[in-house]
Amino acid sequence: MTSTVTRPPYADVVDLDAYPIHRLDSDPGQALVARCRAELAADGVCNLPGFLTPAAAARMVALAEELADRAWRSDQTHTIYFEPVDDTVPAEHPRAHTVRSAKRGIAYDYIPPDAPLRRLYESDDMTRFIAAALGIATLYRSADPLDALQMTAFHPGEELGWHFDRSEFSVTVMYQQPEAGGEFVYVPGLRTADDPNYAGVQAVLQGDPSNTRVLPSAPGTLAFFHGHNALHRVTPIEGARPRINSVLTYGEVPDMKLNDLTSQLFYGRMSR
Ligand SMILES: O=C(O)CCC(=O)C(=O)O
Ligand SMILES: [Fe+2]
Repeated sequence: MTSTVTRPPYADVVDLDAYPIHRLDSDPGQALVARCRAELAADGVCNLPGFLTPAAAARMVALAEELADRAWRSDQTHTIYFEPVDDTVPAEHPRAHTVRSAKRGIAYDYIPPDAPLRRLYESDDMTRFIAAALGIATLYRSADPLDALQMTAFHPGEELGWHFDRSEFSVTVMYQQPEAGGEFVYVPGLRTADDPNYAGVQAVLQGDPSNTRVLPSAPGTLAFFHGHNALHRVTPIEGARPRINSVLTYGEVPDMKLNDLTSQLFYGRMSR
């Protein structure tokens, strides 16, 4: 049998020796998928340090700096569920608790087609790898022209307040960490589909650190997590250097798009 070895369009972006996402059916590819599933099952998070090459991470930092004046600054107060405040419950109840999120979003359509992360995100190999790691038969990239793959910069004092994601899972790639702060802190499996665990959630919101964990996020780390059931936050950035990362958006149904309200909030415009 002959095999044609073609270089994937993201060969310079991913450390393919450590993370052979281009050969998922090989033994090392299967071992990678098994490792991801085991980590997710144990911790609700899978963390892959050194997934990106240092050059790719550095290029994304430079791009974020070049695109800084196109970034949309949002600074808002919201509940941890992204739902309106429930005024029928006591003030200390999680459904009445509000937090602050402040960040700068660079939309997908501003990221040039040859950017390392675009070449990776737009490859079917990456989509298949994420699906396999999450144990989902078929995943689709988001169809949103602004949100499918974005970059976020968090400047000094900016943060993401405690929240549960609306989506089932999230995929992030870190490019640059701040000097201090800007930590991804999470509590795995704090609620389930059947049990909102308000008492447990309230304890975390009131500062109980006993179940919180910090995700190590060196530049180049790919992480995916069950953000729907893990309460999580990004602590305020300290020092002058911004925290820069991307969120890669996938769904179990095709043609996924943000609604106009969310699009306006995170990017300052609608895509249609
Ligand atoms: O920036 C991060 O590390 C997490 C982002 C996040 O939680 C979100 O976008 O919902
Ligand atoms: Fe989140």
